[in-house]
Amino acid sequence: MSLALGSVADDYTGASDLANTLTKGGLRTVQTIGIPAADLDLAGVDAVVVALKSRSIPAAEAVERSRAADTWLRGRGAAHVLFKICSTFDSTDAGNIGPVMDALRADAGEAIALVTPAFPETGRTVYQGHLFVGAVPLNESPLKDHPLNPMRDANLVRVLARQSAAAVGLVDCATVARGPEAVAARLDALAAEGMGAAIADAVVETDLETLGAAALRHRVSVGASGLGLGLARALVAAGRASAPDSAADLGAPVGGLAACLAGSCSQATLGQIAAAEALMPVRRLDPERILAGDSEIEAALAWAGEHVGAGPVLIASSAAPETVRALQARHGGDRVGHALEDALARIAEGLVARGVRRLVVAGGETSGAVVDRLGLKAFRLGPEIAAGVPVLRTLGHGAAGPSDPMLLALKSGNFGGPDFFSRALDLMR
Ligand SMILES: Nc1ncnc2c1ncn2[C@@H]1O[C@H](COP(=O)(O)OP(=O)(O)OP(=O)(O)O)[C@@H](O)[C@H]1O
Ligand SMILES: O=C(O)[C@@H](O)C(=O)CO
Repeated sequence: MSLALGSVADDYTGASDLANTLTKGGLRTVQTIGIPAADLDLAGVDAVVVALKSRSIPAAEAVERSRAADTWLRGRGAAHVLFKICSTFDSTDAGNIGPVMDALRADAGEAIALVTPAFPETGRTVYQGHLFVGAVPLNESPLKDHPLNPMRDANLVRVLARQSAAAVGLVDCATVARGPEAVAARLDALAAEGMGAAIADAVVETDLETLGAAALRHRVSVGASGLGLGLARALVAAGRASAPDSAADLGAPVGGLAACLAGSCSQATLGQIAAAEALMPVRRLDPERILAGDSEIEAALAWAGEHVGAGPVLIASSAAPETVRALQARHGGDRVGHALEDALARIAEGLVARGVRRLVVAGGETSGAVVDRLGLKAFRLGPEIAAGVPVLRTLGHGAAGPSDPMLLALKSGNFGGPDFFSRALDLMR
């Protein structure tokens, strides 16, 4: 088996977003949690997305884990590796996009890396190096209030330059409009000027096709699902991957009980929880009680035990920005974040022990904590629930999870419409 494409993703929901896009683009794709075990069957697979939980950890650790995943993918024949980052460029001045990019680029022996978080399908576009979320610049979007990495600067050339050891240039939209040759020439020119990275503009899907074709001439690129789409289409066009008939296949129904967990505090997720309240029992966790001990987890599980036999339930720690800020001011952001992620992961474990086999999780860090706690190792791709969110079916089974298969939906905080939870559950049979 030789992979047409490899990807190192900096969180689990982002990885499933990319795996979904690659599948839609015609690549038979598997998502793994970390570097897979040697016995994972990858026969006939075009692309592997190795999901890491490296977005919000110390930069040196993110670099080490990303390099190890990259080495594994290269060892399976991947000539090009996409470092999958968030379409809202979630990071801080300490990293981790810049440091990981620098390391992967150096390992690949490349002078420059093309970088674009554009994903027009979900409203992320890049113009003159500035990232827009819908109609507003990144720093005016709800991402300015993100609990872990508030994004307060929309100029990605500047943002990336603060994180990278390399100078950062721009491939502007006029160049992108002239096609892959023009982009490649611009990258060469920037590299000759000593730049180690270039933010590329992209506003519509055809821009991403151009960027994908240009990026494939190099061994490494950095981007969100939009760039993944461009790379997938370029690989299929070049006959280097299967073809667009590789539809997602969910396999036989798994049955079992169903539940939803939310740790994302994004505006989208808050709206989805409010909408779910009309459709299923919803329990809102009390963060103060979680920080104080185990009783809130036990109470949530006892509550779930009373309701989940009759239909899906939703348990959420999510809160509005003012509430989040107040809690963080009292207890420290890291402590609160980790405690709530851990609580939701333990609740997931308890739910699975009570027979839940269909689980929807909202939030990247939250999903990471849940999937790790359940010991799940790899997924194949099912149908798309909303842009960037597929149904996942476990491949093999987890150390702590059940021996029978599970269906999961790992939702990036900002993705999905108001009816996301019910839509997901409708598709997860
Ligand atoms: N009530 C709360 N107060 C403070 N922090 C919270 C609260 N509820 C959840 N959190 C924390 O906020 C963080 C949310 O991050 P998470 O990655 O899960 O969601 P997201 O950032 O919206 O999603 P994504 O990374 O996919 O965009 C987690 O660390 C979570 O534990
Ligand atoms: O790119 C995105 O927006 C998502 O896949 C993600 O990574 C959000 O955490």
